[in-house]
Amino acid sequence: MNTKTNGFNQQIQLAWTSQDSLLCVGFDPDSKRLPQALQGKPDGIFEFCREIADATADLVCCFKPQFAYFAAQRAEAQLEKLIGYLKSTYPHLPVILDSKRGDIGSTAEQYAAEAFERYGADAVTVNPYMGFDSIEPYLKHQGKGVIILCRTSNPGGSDLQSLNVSHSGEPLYLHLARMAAQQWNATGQISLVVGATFPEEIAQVRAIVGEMPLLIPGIGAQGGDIEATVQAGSIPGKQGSGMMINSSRAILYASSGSDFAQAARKVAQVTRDQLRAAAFK
Ligand SMILES: O=C(O)c1cc(=O)[nH]c(=O)n1[C@@H]1O[C@H](COP(=O)(O)O)[C@@H](O)[C@H]1O
Repeated sequence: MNTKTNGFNQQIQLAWTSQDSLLCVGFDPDSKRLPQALQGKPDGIFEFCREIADATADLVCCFKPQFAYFAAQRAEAQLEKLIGYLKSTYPHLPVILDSKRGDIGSTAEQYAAEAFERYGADAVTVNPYMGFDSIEPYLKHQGKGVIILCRTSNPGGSDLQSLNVSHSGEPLYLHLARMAAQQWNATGQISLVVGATFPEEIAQVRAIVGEMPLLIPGIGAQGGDIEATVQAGSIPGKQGSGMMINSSRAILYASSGSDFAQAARKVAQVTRDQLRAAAFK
């Protein structure tokens, strides 16, 4: 693997150091759960996310807006505005666009342009089911991060990801981790998604991928164990390193009242501190 630092990889390493935080705050703005004063307001989704970002920016290593929550509400312009705001106000914090794209090369080129050129994201989540030629177009955007689903946090993730691959006998998610680390990552742009709800699997993936960054959703609303996650996902010999650990709903909807941003900050701070404490266990 080419270990030379690149855009996203370097940004996240710097953010881990300067912020001393493993926490990624996810923006999953559900219109039905916004505080009343923002519901139906023309820029209400943007305002909601901006206030949460301002209240938590000193506590996180990165932000992760979820594409579907914006698109379903015809709020792509607000997503664009949000990422623009985050990049100009917090240039030291990478922004991951979570759109879980995956398609043939020519279409993937358009999805890559969407994520990196239209929205200006630093990294994007990608579904690897269609293979390497569906991932290559993202890698052509030098320095941008490509975060591939490996062992997802949802219960049904095991339906396919845990099936044994016949020629190696290992489960598909480990086969994928090996391919991603050893064959696909010549440019050093790749990271993997592993769910906090499956710490044993996180540890198996970590053992294969060395120092590759891991995006780990599943704490908070999905109930993943913080301590077990940090133990499993850390780079060997560097406890509390190499992870972007995402929480969305538990932080966004800590309060449905006008104090939503302060309440989000409180939960984010407790979560950041629990992640820090787990690194010293
Ligand atoms: O790629 C992701 O971000 C992702 C992968 C995965 O395996 N599980 C998972 O929950 N996610 C995303 O992470 C976020 C989790 O949200 P909360 O469960 O509210 O913390 C959502 O935006 C999911 O779409």
